[in-house]
Amino acid sequence: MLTVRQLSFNYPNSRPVLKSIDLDFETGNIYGLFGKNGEGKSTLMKIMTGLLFPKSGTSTLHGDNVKKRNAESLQHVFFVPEDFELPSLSIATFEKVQSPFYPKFSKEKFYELIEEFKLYPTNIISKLSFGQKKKVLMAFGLSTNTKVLLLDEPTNGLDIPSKSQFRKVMASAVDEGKCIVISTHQVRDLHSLINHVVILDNASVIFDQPLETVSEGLWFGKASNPDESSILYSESSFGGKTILARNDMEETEVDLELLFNGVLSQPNKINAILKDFHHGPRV
Ligand SMILES: Nc1ncnc2c1ncn2[C@@H]1O[C@H](COP(=O)(O)OP(=O)(O)OP(=O)(O)O)[C@@H](O)[C@H]1O
Repeated sequence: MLTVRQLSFNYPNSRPVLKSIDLDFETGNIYGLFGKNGEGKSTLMKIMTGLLFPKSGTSTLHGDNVKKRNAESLQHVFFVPEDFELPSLSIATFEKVQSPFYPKFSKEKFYELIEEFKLYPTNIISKLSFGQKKKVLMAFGLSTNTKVLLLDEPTNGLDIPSKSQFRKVMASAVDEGKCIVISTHQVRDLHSLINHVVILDNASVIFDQPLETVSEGLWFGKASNPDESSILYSESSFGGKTILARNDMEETEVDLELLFNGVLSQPNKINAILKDFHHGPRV
């Protein structure tokens, strides 16, 4: 559905932010796009939505280069950026003005979400807090029913109850026809929400795997007397949590934060284990 091929980018007079990126985002999945601060997640999302142009390579939606900013294709994409300006309108007026751009927009769903987020149609958007504005934009994005929904650091600015509310709302938004990409450096916020992990580091994709493959190949937890050769990564600061090659061990829940730290520290070791699994990595 969304395909990125040999994509490279740098801001004027700066180091490369993205180098030869190849990625495929398919419907029916929620992707976590992870990376430390400044690793190019927002830049990649902006290129995938036609807001920035790559220096080389392509980003296509259903085979159509997004760089052309073809309205027919862009009506299938909604992007909730990390920072944004919203007009000084009531929520209801905002909905009336913006929704005609999205043919599958559901007014009913929008107002359901607005209510769930404890907002009111008469609220003037410019008078809301940053977290509340973000909720308006997320509610709108989810109601557009676009095939592709990209959310950049959606949990930034949300309080703890709102983060769980966000997970609940997102989980109910998943359907086979949708492709959702969520970028964050706060990896644990996406716990039990995503089913595919992409990690960017040093301007490259260093990890690109379905969680199914991760749980088939890796074991997460505190192991008592593990075989040294099966230890892929361990960290003392998390009470000695370890990533092991799973082999015949019981399946464990994927610890996203441990996976992220492990991949940043030992990308080759971890990718080497997973490459033998059926779903097959591209890295
Ligand atoms: N408009 C800009 N002009 C010049 N450099 C920029 C611009 N926007 C971003 N950068 C630089 O590009 C790099 C990637 O930034 P980007 O915002 O894509 O990272 P990110 O992974 O989304 O970071 P974060 O997790 O902090 O949101 C950073 O080094 C940043 O300083």
